[in-house]
Amino acid sequence: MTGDQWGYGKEDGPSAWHINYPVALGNRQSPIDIVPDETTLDRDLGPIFLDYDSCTSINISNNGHSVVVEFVDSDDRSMIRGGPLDNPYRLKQFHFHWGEKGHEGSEHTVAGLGYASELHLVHWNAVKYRSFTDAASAPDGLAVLGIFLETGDDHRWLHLITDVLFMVKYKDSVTDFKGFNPKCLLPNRLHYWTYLGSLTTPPLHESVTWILLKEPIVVSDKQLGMFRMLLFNGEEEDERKKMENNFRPPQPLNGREVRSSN
Ligand SMILES: COc1ccc(N[C@H](NS(N)(=O)=O)Oc2ccccc2)cc1OC
Ligand SMILES: [Zn+2]
Repeated sequence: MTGDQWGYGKEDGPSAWHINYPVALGNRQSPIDIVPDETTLDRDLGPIFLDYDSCTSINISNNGHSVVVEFVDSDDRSMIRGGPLDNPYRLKQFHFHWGEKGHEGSEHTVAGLGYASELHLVHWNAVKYRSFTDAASAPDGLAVLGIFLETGDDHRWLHLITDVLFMVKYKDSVTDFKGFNPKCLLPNRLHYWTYLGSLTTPPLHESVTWILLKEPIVVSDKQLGMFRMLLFNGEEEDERKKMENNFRPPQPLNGREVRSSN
């Protein structure tokens, strides 16, 4: 299995990733189940600040694993700082994980319960590292902001993304996506849990400071259903595989502390 030959199916899914990525069996893997009563309230944990400048989004693409919005990361216009972070981190991309109709689809769970979907905003430490690639394999290289999605009313801004999903139906399709400010996808309150973990997809690098917002955002079943029109496969492939259930199940906590902001 060279390169990107992992997936979420029976043969190439999370239970097989350790064959090509032995770190899958490491001691700081993600996602995890968050048990709120077992987290540590840390009064020294300050608020997080999200300074997202809308003119840094570039494109939206289907990478065969999820739908990804990429950002300019050659300057400090779109940053996350504060909270558990010692440096400001640059926004690189965001993507989603989701389930199949009416079932769970988030990666992290809370007291054993999953949400319908989970949004990940991936940032890297450009103060200490020269590139995303260098940062991605450093223990303090990445910061991923996780936001849970639950179903209910339409989300007033998510249509900006779902309206263009038809353009990136197939793996390796990409289209321009400029002027999008991910601030419109944040919930009202930024209270969070934080712990040290990993990327939840290969290469599964143990380089992520996870910051998970406690308050989910609300999207409609209809909007979430639009994500399921995406396909895992490329246009040239015969087999049509609906993109859904692209989430890794919770991994062993291995004694890690999960801290809670107030
Ligand atoms: C910019 O380069 C990368 C960025 C991110 C990740 N992995 C990321 N891990 S996660 N779920 O912990 O954020 O997962 C996906 C899942 C679907 C789409 C894109 C990312 C991997 C990257 O290069 C290998
Ligand atoms: Zn992710």
